[in-house]
Amino acid sequence: MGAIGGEELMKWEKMEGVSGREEKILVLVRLRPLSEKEFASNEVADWECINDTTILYRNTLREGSTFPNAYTFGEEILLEIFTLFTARPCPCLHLAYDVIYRVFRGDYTTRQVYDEGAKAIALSVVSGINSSIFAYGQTSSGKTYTMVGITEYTVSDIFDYVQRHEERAFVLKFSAIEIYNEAIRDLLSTDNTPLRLLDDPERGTIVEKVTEETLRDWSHLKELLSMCEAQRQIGETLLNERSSRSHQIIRLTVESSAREFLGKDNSTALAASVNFIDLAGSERASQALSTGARLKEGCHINRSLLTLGTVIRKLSKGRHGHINYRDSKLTRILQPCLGGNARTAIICTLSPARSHVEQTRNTLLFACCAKEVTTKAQVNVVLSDKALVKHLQKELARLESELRSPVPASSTCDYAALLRKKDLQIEKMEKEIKEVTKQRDLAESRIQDLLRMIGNEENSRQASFSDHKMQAGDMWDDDCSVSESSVADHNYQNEGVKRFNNPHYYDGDSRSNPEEHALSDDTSSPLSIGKKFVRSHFTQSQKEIAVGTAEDPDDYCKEVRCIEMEESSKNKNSASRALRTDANEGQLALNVSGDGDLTSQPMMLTPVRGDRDAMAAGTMSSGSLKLTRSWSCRANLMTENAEQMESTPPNGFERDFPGRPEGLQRKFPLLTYGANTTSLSRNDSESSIGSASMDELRAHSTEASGEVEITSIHSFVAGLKDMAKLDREKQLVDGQVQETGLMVDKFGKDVKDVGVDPMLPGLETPPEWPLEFERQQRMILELWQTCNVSLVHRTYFFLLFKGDPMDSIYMGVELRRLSFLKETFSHGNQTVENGRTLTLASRGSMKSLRRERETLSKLMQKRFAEEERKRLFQRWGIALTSKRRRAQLVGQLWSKTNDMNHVIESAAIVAKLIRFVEQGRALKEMFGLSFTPPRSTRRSYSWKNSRASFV
Ligand SMILES: Nc1ncnc2c1ncn2[C@@H]1O[C@H](COP(=O)(O)OP(=O)(O)OP(=O)(O)O)[C@@H](O)[C@H]1O
Repeated sequence: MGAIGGEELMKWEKMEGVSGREEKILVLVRLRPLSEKEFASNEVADWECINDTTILYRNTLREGSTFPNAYTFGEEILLEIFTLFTARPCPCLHLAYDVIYRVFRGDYTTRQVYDEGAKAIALSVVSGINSSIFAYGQTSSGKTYTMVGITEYTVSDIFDYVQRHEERAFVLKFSAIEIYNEAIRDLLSTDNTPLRLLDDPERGTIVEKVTEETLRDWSHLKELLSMCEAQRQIGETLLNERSSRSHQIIRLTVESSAREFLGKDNSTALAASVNFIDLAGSERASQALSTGARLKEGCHINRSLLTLGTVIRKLSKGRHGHINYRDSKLTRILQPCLGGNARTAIICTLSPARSHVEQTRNTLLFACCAKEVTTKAQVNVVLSDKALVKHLQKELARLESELRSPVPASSTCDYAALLRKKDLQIEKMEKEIKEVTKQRDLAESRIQDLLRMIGNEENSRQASFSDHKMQAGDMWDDDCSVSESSVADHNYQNEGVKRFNNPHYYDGDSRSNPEEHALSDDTSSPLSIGKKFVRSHFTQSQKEIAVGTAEDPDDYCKEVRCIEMEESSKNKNSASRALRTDANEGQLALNVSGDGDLTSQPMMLTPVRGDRDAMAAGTMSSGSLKLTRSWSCRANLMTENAEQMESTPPNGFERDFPGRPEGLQRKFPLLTYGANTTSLSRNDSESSIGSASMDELRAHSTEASGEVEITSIHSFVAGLKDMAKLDREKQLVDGQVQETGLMVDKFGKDVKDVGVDPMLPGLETPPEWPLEFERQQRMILELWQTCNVSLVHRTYFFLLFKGDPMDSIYMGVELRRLSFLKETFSHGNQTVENGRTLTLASRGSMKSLRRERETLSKLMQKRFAEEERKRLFQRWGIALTSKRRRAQLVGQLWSKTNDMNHVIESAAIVAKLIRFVEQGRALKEMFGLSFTPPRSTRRSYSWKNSRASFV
């Protein structure tokens, strides 16, 4: 097993014998001997195993029964089940082909049951394949007796395996739960509080906060097993003195990676779990003579076993229609073992006693159905980002070179076949790339939602912003973009692990100390880093829930899944992609077709860092995959509407500029975005700006159709860039700047095209920039107010420019144009626009601002829930009884230029109203832009505090 990164992965992929292929559940039947108690009550043993595959019912008194009397398991021929005397075939059992089943007599030991049956399945776990061993049968038939042995033999063999494979570092984690009366309890904890089930989009159904212990050695295992035994619900019934009253699931997770590559970028790990499931036994109340608590337990047990039986029966007929996994906690948790990514063995235990014949038949019927159920186990490989990228690149390069190599003319057929094969392989590669992207998107989406939960919680608890330094971009509640790239990338890059095919049934709240790990010299779990992030966020959100939110995490997780499914389906570009690789650059390039605007533009699959500073500094980490569109495409799109003019100069970029030289009388574009607005439908559900749709970014004016208009971020950025470009031209003419070498602005365009702030020549960022930025920001805030600049413009600008060194370009331009405006107007000068005279107080600009406020006021009704609005009104000192409350609030926005808290909060409110985040996300998805604020360059802005209660 000790191989390396990509090669190792390929080797595992080739393990087709066990991986990714459907295989039937292995069903074993174990008949126990009559118990002493049964002997004492003169019970007769009616069942007999006549060979290793057939069990026979020998009760001649039942002659003529319509039930089958012989049950054969495991012959590689079509089985014909017949009653002993009537030789009547049993149709329900006709399909038992090609499977290896065993029937174990009463004198067989558990060791034999393990060695000859369960072992092969259970030990798959060390190869990264999930496995499960069940014991199913009526009460007192020997399930616990069997599973105790199976569990110990398996773990013992795993220990042995670990010892024999010193080249790999192993980590074994142990956890145990029981489902008692439909409540889940942690068997390693004395806390009886029921645990909750969560539907995790990545890992499937998980048990919240379950304890996970890193297994040290044999005595530790025994200790944990006795703890489980002591904690498990046991009760005395007539049929069993120590009857298990709950379903027990013991889970051992095995993670391993080659020591040679531990901690390296190209490391890979295997991670899988083996589940030992000791079900509670079905029982007849009449037989068990149970009353009271026992009766209640029996009802729960029977009900959940009935659901299990139904699920198995449906699965045995093929996976058609709805499978009712969700009808019981047991089937929810066991879903992956029943038809999912796991190898499964079910040991059906039987009592030979005549009095239990019906139950025994039911168990055999269950066994017959179960052996038709197929699962599809896969090797669960966890790759570091780098290993994954390398592997994909290598594979692509290989495919390309194969395609390029000349094919002899004589073998046209071979060539066609080869092409088909290669096409398939390319398709596979594309799927993998999509999968990687999807995983990133899922992580981002989940993090956003988690932060939203946290944000909501904080909003309700915090009364004020305590740190005005935080930028509003960090603080909106339900769309918290701060997480979008920085946090998610942190997950994928710094922590550097990706998961594949690795559903975990429950989430370990690990108490394990890695240093205690006696099985590995290397104390770090191959997976611990990857899990840590997600877990810590879940834990945090859970804590938040515990503090007081009424939100149900079940619903929450469902919601996440919905969002993600919706988003991923929306975001999937159906365009076909031809892949090419640039091995030198370490980049994958995709030509996207099918989108009219983007057809000829290369889309680069490049390693990027979520950190904007790193991007600005040009330091690209190879830590994660991220689709970014090359700027050549972006530039076209950005500038296509850049020159649209409007008549409200103060709200946008004014059209003239001081000292414009002859020959450069081109007007500055305005940011009024007439024909290039984002349409915000009155029906919120219609305006899903979050998807990367060109149409949405280019939505036309819809005022006529009763919809409101808001400047799109697309228009804003386009106008901004054009403005900067003209500013640059002007400065060049004025001789204020000299042509410099290549420099890239924050939107990725060469500086020659966009202009350089004279304060920031060349690529150097002065060390005093943070201070300078704040000074300029204050001035701009003042000037916006003085010049009646659009609130939407202020919001976009404020949220986009937060102190990044590259912001200096735009800060400078904005400052110059506003200063010019103010100066012009304050000297009583006027600027003439389309025959209209504009002044600072001109009706044009005021009217425009008023209209904008009206629009925003209307949007308040839509974007904020009633409760949120109430909180806002109170916070902004507006009486809940006063009229036109929304207008009053919007009227106050951006009015206190000296109060940074006020500014931040204003920006956050407007951002929510205009759906800044969704627009940003759409733009980002198209162009690879990041609108998240830098995390570390600015002086400690406490974003958490600032996320406070604006809703
Ligand atoms: N194969 C076997 N050989 C000898 N004794 C057995 C065997 N299987 C079970 N027994 C004995 O039968 C009794 C009942 O077994 P066990 O408790 O394992 O049943 P169970 O199916 O788990 O019952 P429940 O569902 O009520 O918990 C125990 O005393 C056990 O020792």
